[in-house]
Amino acid sequence: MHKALTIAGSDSGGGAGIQADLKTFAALKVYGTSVITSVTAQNTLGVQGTFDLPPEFVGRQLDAVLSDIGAGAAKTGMLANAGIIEVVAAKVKEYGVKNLVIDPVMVAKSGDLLLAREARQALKEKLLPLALVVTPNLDEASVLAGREITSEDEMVAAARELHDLGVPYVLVKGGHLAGAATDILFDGREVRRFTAPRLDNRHTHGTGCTLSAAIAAFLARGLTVPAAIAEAKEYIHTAISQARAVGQGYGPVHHLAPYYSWGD
Ligand SMILES: Nc1ncnc2c1ncn2[C@@H]1O[C@H](COP(=O)(O)OP(=O)(O)OP(=O)(O)O)[C@@H](O)[C@H]1O
Ligand SMILES: Cc1ncc(CO)c(N)n1
Repeated sequence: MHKALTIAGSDSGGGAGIQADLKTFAALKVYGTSVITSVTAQNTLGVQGTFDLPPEFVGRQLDAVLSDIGAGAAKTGMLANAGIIEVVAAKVKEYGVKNLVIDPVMVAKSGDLLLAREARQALKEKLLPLALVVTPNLDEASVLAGREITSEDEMVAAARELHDLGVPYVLVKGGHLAGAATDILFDGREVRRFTAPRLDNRHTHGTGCTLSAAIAAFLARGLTVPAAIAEAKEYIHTAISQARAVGQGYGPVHHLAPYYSWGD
């Protein structure tokens, strides 16, 4: 059986975070486990509150999952603060977690902070070097690169820079640019573009979470990184296009189970 782990925050509205990740894993027929970093009171309109778990208890959840069940791939989402980043980095090393996808979540679409500002450096220095893939959006790429990233050329330059920090595959997501939804992958040698037509609807809450969870699911299934990204891109595009209105704000995407009928 293929297994994937998500280390992320809970979204009570069911559209992003742990809930999006587990729905994605299930749709892609991968057994999902979850380590919760923070509980958010959240809906399609925004984040009404966050309650971060003690880092020690995040560590205990990681021990519980990794000492028994294991994971063929893992992803991180909302990590809340530097204490949680440190314990996640330590446990990833201790258990030799492979195929780690880091979605460097910082701010929700609604503008609410999901990672303390002072923890950004810890994310860059302690966790990024352990990643196989990192998936920043334009804002996160800007923070990590230390300058505004607003065009496809700048996305390529930022991907090269983040690769130099020691991440083998950097995927800079262009979901927030106008025009086609183009994400740029740099693997240290070549630049690849993953493009899909832009969908003009409001069902885009949790798109980043879903994309990184789908990449982890396909890595757990044994695909190469570029193949996993290509499949994940198709999954998120279909999930946005098939979504129906939920709530009054930016609604969730639709998780299609079973998306793949791969027998096992
Ligand atoms: N309107 C859209 N139409 C098609 N694809 C989209 C659209 N918006 C985002 N995407 C795709 O969805 C994926 C997530 O990208 P995005 O840049 O929105 O991430 P994000 O900002 O981290 O998401 P979020 O913070 O809302 O979870 C990317 O592959 C992107 O190209
Ligand atoms: C819990 C959580 N994680 C990630 C995001 C980013 O979409 C969000 N809004 N909420």
